[in-house]
Order: sequence, then structure tokens, then C-alpha cells
Amino acid sequence: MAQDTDVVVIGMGVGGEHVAGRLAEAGLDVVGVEAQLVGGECPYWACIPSKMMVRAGNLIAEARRVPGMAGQAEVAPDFTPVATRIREEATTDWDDQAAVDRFTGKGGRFLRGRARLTSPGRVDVDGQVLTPRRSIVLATGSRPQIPPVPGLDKVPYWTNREAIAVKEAPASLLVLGGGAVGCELAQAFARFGTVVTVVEAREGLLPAEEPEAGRLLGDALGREGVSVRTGAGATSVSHSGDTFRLTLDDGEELTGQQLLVSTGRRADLATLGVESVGLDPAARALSVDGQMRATDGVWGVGDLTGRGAFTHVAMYQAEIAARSILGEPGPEADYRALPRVTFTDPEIGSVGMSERAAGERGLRVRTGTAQVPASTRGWIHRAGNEGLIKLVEDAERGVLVGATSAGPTGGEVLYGLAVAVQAEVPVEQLRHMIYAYPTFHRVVEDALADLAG
Ligand SMILES: Cc1cc2nc3c(=O)[nH]c(=O)nc-3n(C[C@H](O)[C@H](O)[C@H](O)COP(=O)(O)OP(=O)(O)OC[C@H]3O[C@@H](n4cnc5c(N)ncnc54)[C@H](O)[C@@H]3O)c2cc1C
Ligand SMILES: NC(=O)c1ccc[n+]([C@@H]2O[C@H](COP(=O)([O-])OP(=O)(O)OC[C@H]3O[C@@H](n4cnc5c(N)ncnc54)[C@H](O)[C@@H]3O)[C@@H](O)[C@H]2O)c1
Repeated sequence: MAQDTDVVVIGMGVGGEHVAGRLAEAGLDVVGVEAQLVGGECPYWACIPSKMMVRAGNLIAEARRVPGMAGQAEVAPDFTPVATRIREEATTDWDDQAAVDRFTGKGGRFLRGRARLTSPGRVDVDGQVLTPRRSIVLATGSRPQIPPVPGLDKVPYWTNREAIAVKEAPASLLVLGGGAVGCELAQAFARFGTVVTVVEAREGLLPAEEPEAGRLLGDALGREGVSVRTGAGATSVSHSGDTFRLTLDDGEELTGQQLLVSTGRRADLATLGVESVGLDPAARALSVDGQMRATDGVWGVGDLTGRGAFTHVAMYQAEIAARSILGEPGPEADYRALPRVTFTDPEIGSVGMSERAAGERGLRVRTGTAQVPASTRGWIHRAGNEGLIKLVEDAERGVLVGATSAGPTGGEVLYGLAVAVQAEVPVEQLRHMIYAYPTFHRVVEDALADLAG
């Protein structure tokens, strides 16, 4: 028998959990459907456990910076406390009961299973039919995109999930893909003694960001002993015993005890039955309007919308979708000041457009750059002070449309720049503000001086 309800939320990751909880608290009858764990990728296999690894790796790196700065320090890295924290604090051994209780405590109804749209206003969950009167919210996230490298489908490679669940750092690791996942995990494992090689197909690491940031990070990884191959195509992979072999297009053969594939993620609309409501199952992402509506009665939030695979995007969109479903007033989605932080050391923060992206949009841009080590705070900080600020100005309007903040606290320094991009604060006004001395964010003032010319 079909079960009537107001709303069905499919996928209870960060985005789905937020919409479902918000609507249930507002008094709607909400069924939240989740195939795996409520909370999704972020708390169990992504943001939170990976940042626990990064935090531990940063402690090791800081301790190694003591000589010449503050005496002597001996560090004996041990991955066990990290693996324990991931099990006990982050994931409760990959158990989501607390998250399920959090949702049902708000008045929601929870259903474990795999959902599929079968016709407008009808959802099938493993044979059980739900008929939402008001709305369906699609929040099914993304899955790793595995490149068609010959042999890859026959070897036991890791995705982020296996990498996060390890109990010991591997002796050696090949990382295919030098984006956010690859760089964060490469550095974290290297700091625990893993011999790491990163293979990136494009010309630099973090290729979606400013090339200066990718070079800075590549140099920092190199100094820590991570081998980086950029502009390198993998032509085959094999595995025997406990060794992976990765052959590159220049004939070089790389070996490692483990292979992490971190070559991007994509939405999977094909298995969701979206064609039954008139949407394209072959699309790379679900197309939504500024209120997160995909079509009549269907909203979409999070990674599957293809607007930036970040937890903060999923939560931002989820709040807009909830407002839209409840008929509450509020602004439409605005991604001009979308912030991104890769939690490496140096931390790479960026907001809005890169110089190249702004140029491709046809903007006449001016840029300004300043180096963190040349600033007072960078000079004081000394060991581990690498970083830079790069500003991208729309020269016609005299406002910033993008910025990069890389350095010891790059992601935190980014905040002021994000406000400037979002609020379109005139560059002239930014130039005449007071910047606290001696902070890292004073480097913004130096970059503004460079922008002036
Ligand atoms: C290693 C790693 C580190 C990351 N670090 C960060 C970070 O530091 N900061 C940041 O902002 N972002 C980070 N991200 C990205 C972040 O994890 C995602 O953007 C976020 O989890 C997306 O949320 P979501 O709700 O869209 O999808 P998800 O969290 O993927 O949740 C989707 C849920 O839908 C469920 N589902 C799928 N299909 C169905 C179905 N048919 N029926 C029922 N349920 C279904 C899935 O089981 C899943 O639980 C990281 C990602 C990775 C891989
Ligand atoms: N700190 C954070 O916020 C954070 C951390 C990790 C992941 N994430 C999110 O998760 C998403 C997925 O991360 P990701 O690192 O897997 O994807 P990504 O898109 O950031 O990077 C993938 C990289 O793999 C490269 N690549 C693709 N095919 C390749 C091949 N065959 N050989 C070699 N290199 C290849 C790409 O050029 C790219 O640089 C990111 O887009 C990001 O939004 C965010």
C-alpha cells in the first residue's frame, strides 16, 4: 500500500539531512530515505575524518619545525591515534544511529533503503511506495569518477572511503589525481612516513585554482618528499602481490603498496529514475533554478547539482530549498563568492573566479599578488611561512571578482576576501581600510598595492 506524506527527501547526506530536519521541525510530514548512513560522505568518509588526518599531520610538521626556532623536538609519528579518533569520535565505527535519532527527534520519519522516482509524486523504496503530496527533494550526492585507465577496473584500488578507513599508514602510496582529495591525503599520509607519488593529468596541482597556488603546493609537497608528476597520463595499471604498478605516457613506471584514485566525483542520475519526471538521466548534474527547483514538485541540493562539491554548498542550497518548499521569502542562490579551501599546508583558500576564469567570461581583469614570507608576520613566522595572496579585479567596475589566499591560515584569511567579493566592496575602499599589524591578512594590503600597480 502506498504511504502518503508531505515530503520525501532522497539521500540523507549533509544536504538532505538539513532540508529534511528543517521541514520536519516546521511541522511537515517528512520521510527521509537513506541507502547507507545518515550524514552522508562528509562525516564518515570525507571532510571530518580527512581533517582529523590533516590536523595530526600538521602537528607532526609543526614539531619538525622546532629545530632552529625553539630548541629540539623528536617526533615518532604513529597513525594509531588518528585511526582511533576516526573510529571513535568521527564515525562511531560507521554507525549513524545518533544521526537517525537527531532526525526522528525533529519529528521526521526515517526509512533505510534505495529510492527511485517512478512517476510524478511517486517514489519507490525497495518495493515500498511513497506518495509525497508537496515535494520530493533529491540529495543523493556524488560518487568517485573512475577514469578509463586500462587495468584499473581489475585492481583493488582505494577511493577516499578505503583511504579514510585505514588503521595504518601504508608504506607507499600512488595517488592518481592531484585535486583536493589527492593533495590533502597525499600530504597527510606522507607526514606519517608513507612514500607518496601524486600523478596529475593537467599541468599543475589543484588545476581549477590559480596556477601560482598549484606551484606553491607542489613545491611544499616536494620539500616534504612527496613526488609529484604533473601533465602525466596514466596508460596502464596492474597489481600483484602487494604492489601496484602504474605506467605513465612517457614510459615511466611507478610502484606503490596502495593506489588511491582521486580523479573527481560525479552525480549519478541514471539510477534515480529522473526520466519518470521528465528530467535527463544522462546529464552530468541535476539542473536546478535559484530556488533549487528541478521541475514541478522536485527540488535538488548538494553535489548532484554540480555547483561545487562542498559541504557548505550542500547546506547553503538545502536552506534555500527548505525556504522555497515552506513558501518563506529569501534570496535565490548566488555563487559569486563561493569559497573553497584545500586543507593542505600551506592551506589553499580561494573565492570567486580565478584570473583565467574571469578572462574566459570576457572580463578585463587586473591582478595583484603578494608573498606571505615577505610580510612582517611571514618573516616572524619563518618555518612553514610559504603563502601568497592573489587578487582578481574586474577593472571596469573596480571590484574584486576572485581571490586566492594561501598560507599558514589561508582558509581563515580568505573570509575577508569572500566578504569583499560577495558585497562588491570597491577596491578603492579596501585600500583605505586599517589592517591589523602584524597579521597574515595584512598581506591583502600588499596585494592591493601590487594591484594598483
Ligand atoms: C575525501 C573528501 C574530503 C572532503 N572534504 C571536504 C571539506 O573539507 N569541506 C567541504 O566542504 N567538502 C568536502 N568534501 C565534499 C563533501 O563531502 C561533499 O560535498 C558533501 O558530502 C556533499 O553532500 P551531499 O548531501 O550532496 O551528498 P552526500 O554527502 O554524498 O550524501 C548523499 C547521500 O545520498 C545517499 N543516496 C544516494 N543515492 C540514494 C538513493 N537512491 N536512495 C537513498 N539514498 C541515496 C548516499 O548513500 C549518501 O548518504 C570532501 C569530499 C571528499 C571525498
Ligand atoms: N577541502 C575541501 O573542501 C575538499 C576536500 C576534498 C574534496 N573536496 C571536494 O570533493 C570533490 C572531489 O575531489 P577530487 O580531488 O576527487 O576531485 P577534483 O576534481 O578536485 O580533482 C581531480 C583531479 O584529478 C585529475 N585527473 C582526472 N583524471 C585523471 C587521470 N586519468 N590521471 C591523472 N589525473 C587525473 C584532474 O585533472 C583533477 O586535478 C572536489 O571537487 C571537491 O569539491 C573538497
